[in-house]
Amino acid sequence: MRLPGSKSITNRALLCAALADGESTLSGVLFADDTRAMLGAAAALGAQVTVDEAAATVTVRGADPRLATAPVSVFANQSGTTARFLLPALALRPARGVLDGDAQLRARPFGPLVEALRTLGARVEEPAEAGRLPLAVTGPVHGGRVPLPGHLSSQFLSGLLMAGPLMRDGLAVELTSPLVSVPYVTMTAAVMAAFGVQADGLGVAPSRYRAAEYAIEPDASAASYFLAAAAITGGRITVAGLGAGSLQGDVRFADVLERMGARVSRTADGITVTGGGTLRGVDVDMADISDTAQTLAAVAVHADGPTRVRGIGFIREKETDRLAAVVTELRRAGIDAEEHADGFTIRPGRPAPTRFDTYGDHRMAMSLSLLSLRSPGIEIDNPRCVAKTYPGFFADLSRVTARA
Ligand SMILES: O=C(O)C1=C[C@@H](OP(=O)(O)O)[C@@H](O)[C@H](O)C1
Ligand SMILES: C=C(OP(=O)(O)O)C(=O)O
Repeated sequence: MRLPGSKSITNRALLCAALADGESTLSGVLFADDTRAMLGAAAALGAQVTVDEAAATVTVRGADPRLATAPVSVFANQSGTTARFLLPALALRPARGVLDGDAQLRARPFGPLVEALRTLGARVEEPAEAGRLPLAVTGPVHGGRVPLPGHLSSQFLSGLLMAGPLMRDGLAVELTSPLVSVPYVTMTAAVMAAFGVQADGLGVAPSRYRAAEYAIEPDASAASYFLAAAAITGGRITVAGLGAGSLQGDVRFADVLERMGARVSRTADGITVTGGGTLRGVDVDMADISDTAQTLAAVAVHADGPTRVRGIGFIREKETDRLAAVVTELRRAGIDAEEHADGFTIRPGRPAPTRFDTYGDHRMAMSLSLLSLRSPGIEIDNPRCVAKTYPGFFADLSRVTARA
């Protein structure tokens, strides 16, 4: 199968194109709540955006935010990437920009970004709670050196880096704690390079983005559900468009399935997973690929021994506390699951018929639905929350599994 475009790459490419000189064309664009939020943000930055959803393309004529004069207001809905990438871009504008989101995003942390933007010269108002949305930012930031913690989210660093070339003094970030989700920062530098700006993972010199024709890869985090489905059912699936050169760290979820005993083959264009035989439990650090931790929890239920996941304490600050959520829900189905400060342990078992709560988290819905492939009576409450990144998920899952 070919999955919809990567959320993470779509939202980076939309922002770089919105800040670029000239007209860019993006293909393979994801259309989901998170990328619609970024489409709105690009327009608020002054870009002219033309959408062809049927063709999965967007053309963007960029604008220089440093020339802005009018106040703007942006609603990021539930999208962490939109909000964390946009705030530094709003801080390039010598006018006031207000950023808000829905209740789920209002509960997520922004403090490190607020502090960093103040250090870089912006005025940031926190009308509600310190370090939470809504926030109002007035620039322009001058740039320069800035300390930043890395242990909560890599999105703060990615957002600062993307705005960095338009800062007078460029940007040099000094991490004050170890960085999580590292492959996403590598991805940021790669997308910036495609739009003509060279950045390393911590800094960038003053320069301008150039318009580009840019093809977006399919979403590797979304692919994890289908690769897992093959492992769980003993079936086989090929996900196209995710070859060895993928910009997405989450393609490495296939390595974890391989360690568990699934057969994995990789070509220049895709990944094939063939299940069958016994799945072994694993002990794995997922700090680089944490969006696939809940997927792994669903696979772990079907293994022959315990699975221990480490390194992901920070996923308590995502759409919900994902460690508590996945452990609570699996226990409700009678599975032996244990929460740790930095992850969880899942012991194999037979899930009882259960209506799962998703806590409004798209990845809870998509991951727990995999249990239905081997067990009857699995129901997902509020399934529409998948629209955050993958509106067609349930249709695609039933299409693929019906073929088996
Ligand atoms: O930069 C990105 O595109 C993302 C980074 C990760 O977040 P954190 O850096 O907060 O872990 C990931 O969970 C999110 O889905 C997308
Ligand atoms: C954490 C996620 O999204 P974001 O941080 O971009 O809202 C996700 O998609 O799992």
